[in-house]
Amino acid sequence: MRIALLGGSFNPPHVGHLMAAHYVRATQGVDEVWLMPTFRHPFGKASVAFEHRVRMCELLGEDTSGWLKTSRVESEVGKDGRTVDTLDFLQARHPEHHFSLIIGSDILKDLPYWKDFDRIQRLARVVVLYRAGYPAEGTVGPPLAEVSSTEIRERLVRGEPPADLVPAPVLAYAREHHLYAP
Ligand SMILES: Nc1ncnc2c1ncn2[C@@H]1O[C@H](COP(=O)(O)OP(=O)(O)OP(=O)(O)O)[C@@H](O)[C@H]1O
Ligand SMILES: O=C(O)c1ccc[n+]([C@@H]2O[C@H](COP(=O)([O-])O)[C@@H](O)[C@H]2O)c1
Repeated sequence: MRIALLGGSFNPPHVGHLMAAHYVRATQGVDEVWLMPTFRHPFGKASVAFEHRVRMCELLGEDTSGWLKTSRVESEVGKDGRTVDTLDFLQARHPEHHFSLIIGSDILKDLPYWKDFDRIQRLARVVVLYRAGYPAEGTVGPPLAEVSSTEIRERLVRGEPPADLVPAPVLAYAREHHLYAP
């Protein structure tokens, strides 16, 4: 199968991630999209517990026919969360699959600090989505939603429910577990 990997903190997942996954599934010739929550973020970005983010990603994908999955692979690689190591691990585990790596255009500025990005490009097809607000050369498709997890966390802390930016089951989970309460 052809699998597109969308890695991220997903702290929490939002409609921008959902639209990105749908866009990739619709246009990039892939059979499945796998959300890959970070376990150890390479740059030390802090997030709520891995299991909560996995569960919220699962809820994000629950209305699809099964093509949008959530992978716990980042917790199994056993290294420091670098994507090149995750790709090596996945290719060894699933030699039958072809992997693409999806990133948003906001991340382009960070690529010089990634481990072995040249090698990543040899291991997987890299697709850069146009995240609204981050125009760049080489992106694919129209600008996608202007929404970020940061904005959602800020709204939750201010007591302004971001029901327009987060699918209802994800928001209900975050509330039930008091994940971003002030
Ligand atoms: N609105 C969006 N449109 C397109 N791509 C997005 C969007 N939001 C996130 N992405 C991409 O999804 C991946 C994971 O993003 P991440 O989980 O860090 O979300 P985020 O909203 O950027 O979070 P934060 O605000 O906490 O930094 C990254 O490749 C990112 O570029
Ligand atoms: O491999 C690296 O060196 C590397 C450095 C920073 C981030 N990443 C990956 O980039 C993806 C998006 O991260 P973020 O910061 O937007 O949540 C996520 O899958 C991270 O593991 C990867």
